[in-house]
Amino acid sequence: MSVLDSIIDGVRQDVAARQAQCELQAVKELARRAPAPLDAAAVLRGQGISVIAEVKRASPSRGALADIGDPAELAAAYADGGAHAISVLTEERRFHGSLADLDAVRKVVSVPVLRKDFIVGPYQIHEARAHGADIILLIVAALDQSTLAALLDRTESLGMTALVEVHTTEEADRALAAGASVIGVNARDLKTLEVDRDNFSRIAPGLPPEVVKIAESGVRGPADLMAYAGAGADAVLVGEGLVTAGDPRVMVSDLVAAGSHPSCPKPAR
Ligand SMILES: O=C(O)c1ccccc1NCC(=O)[C@H](O)[C@H](O)COP(=O)(O)O
Repeated sequence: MSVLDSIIDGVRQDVAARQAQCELQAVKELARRAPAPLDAAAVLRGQGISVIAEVKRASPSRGALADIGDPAELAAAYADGGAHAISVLTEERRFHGSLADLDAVRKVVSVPVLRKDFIVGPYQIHEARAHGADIILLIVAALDQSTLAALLDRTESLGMTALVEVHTTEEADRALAAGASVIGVNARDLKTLEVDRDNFSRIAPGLPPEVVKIAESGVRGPADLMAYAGAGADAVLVGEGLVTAGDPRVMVSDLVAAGSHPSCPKPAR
């Protein structure tokens, strides 16, 4: 079984357990009562290269990454450093995240928040909204085409933004066919877990200019951000580099400064 399949197997079991505790109608009601979502696409498309800073405790490729302690403190440091959005990994088994982490982060930051998980059905989307997320991740490799399109519609019907993640040009075509307007190209191969930053420059130039393009994975410093910017990124998503940095606030601030420097290329629309 592939890493992705085994993660999704666990996610399905965890979702079923949560749904047995709190049924869909109740989660929908909580989502309806949550404060309105922020327009994350507008933020990410803004001036300069946006930085999405990730709260990432562990990963299948690296095991435990950092003793994050209180995720609210880390997210506050990211926001203080100028992060344009915060990503919170909520998958429990392999990334050691939780919805409690999402709650803690949502309470302390006013920028858009991404629920980063392996979304397989509408329940998790309403759950994300109920917990204050503005963005959710939809991984093309994990979804058949009709489910992808249906989950994208569901996300947008709640006023949220779907970050649709692709790894190949074929997946990018599927994302566009489903109606994605924010596409993330992940440099991490989900089969080998190897990171190849050139994946972005192979795929992103083929995307329409109006699509918001996010380079995911492999940013270890400003030079990586600049390289992604040169290949057409509107934003970068950074996890491991930040949680293992001596001072995450300073590293975010260095990335934001590099991404807003006049010499930093930004896709023309
Ligand atoms: O990080 C992993 O090992 C991983 C394995 C399998 C599926 C997804 C995985 N990561 C999720 C991500 O996409 C990253 O957390 C995100 O792009 C940040 O990457 P990085 O800056 O390289 O930590």
